Amino acid sequence: MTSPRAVLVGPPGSGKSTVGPLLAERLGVDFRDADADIEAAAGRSIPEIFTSDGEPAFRELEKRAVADGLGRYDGVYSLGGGAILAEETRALLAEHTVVFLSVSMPAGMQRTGMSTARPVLAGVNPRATYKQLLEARLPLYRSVATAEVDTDERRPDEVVDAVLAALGEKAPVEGSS
Ligand SMILES: Nc1ncnc2c1ncn2[C@@H]1O[C@H](COP(=O)(O)OP(=O)(O)OP(=O)(O)O)[C@@H](O)[C@H]1O
Ligand SMILES: O=C(O)C1=C[C@@H](O)[C@@H](O)[C@H](O)C1
Ligand SMILES: [Mg+2]
Repeated sequence: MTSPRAVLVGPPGSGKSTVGPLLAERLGVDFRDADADIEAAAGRSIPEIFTSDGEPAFRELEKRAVADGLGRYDGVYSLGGGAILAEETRALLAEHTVVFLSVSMPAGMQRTGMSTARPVLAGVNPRATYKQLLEARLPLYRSVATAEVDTDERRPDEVVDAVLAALGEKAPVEGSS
């Protein structure tokens, strides 16, 4: 059965969409992002889906997209920040190599900034929302993770190095092959 080389999970701003393509390049495999797949299939952006259909409808689309991706992709696969909220998804992830990219509240807040691209952080107090989100999800990220990499003090390329080390993969040497 096909399985991604690595599935990336973590909160908004942990760097799944940034680190994923770099990791895929280093491993010489394809990169897929569940959020991008959902947007392509729906023909709408995630904020549009949240606004017009609501979060539960988005989570249903996400559950189906991730189940499909886990069975089909063989490269690096980044999930949306809330994909692990679904019990079915967590059960599927038990069969896969999953890397939890962790980030602290200050670093995560700084990276997500005032962007409107993340409807789960919209509202009057994004700091409190982000803190609650981290606290509620931390045990869930950890429950599915094969490896955990702290991204706070690492640049994206350093996160890739740490992920490769955690997976026991040696990075291909530049210029070889
Ligand atoms: N290790 C890092 N150091 C500094 N900045 C980073 C790091 N990783 C990501 N960033 C920056 O943080 C922002 C958010 O990163 P990214 O979109 O990859 O997060 P994400 O985990 O995919 O979030 P989401 O769950 O919302 O999709 C981007 O501007 C990115 O450039
Ligand atoms: O953390 C979350 O719940 C989300 C993160 C993004 O990746 C998107 O999947 C969406 O904005 C929801
Ligand atoms: Mg992302």
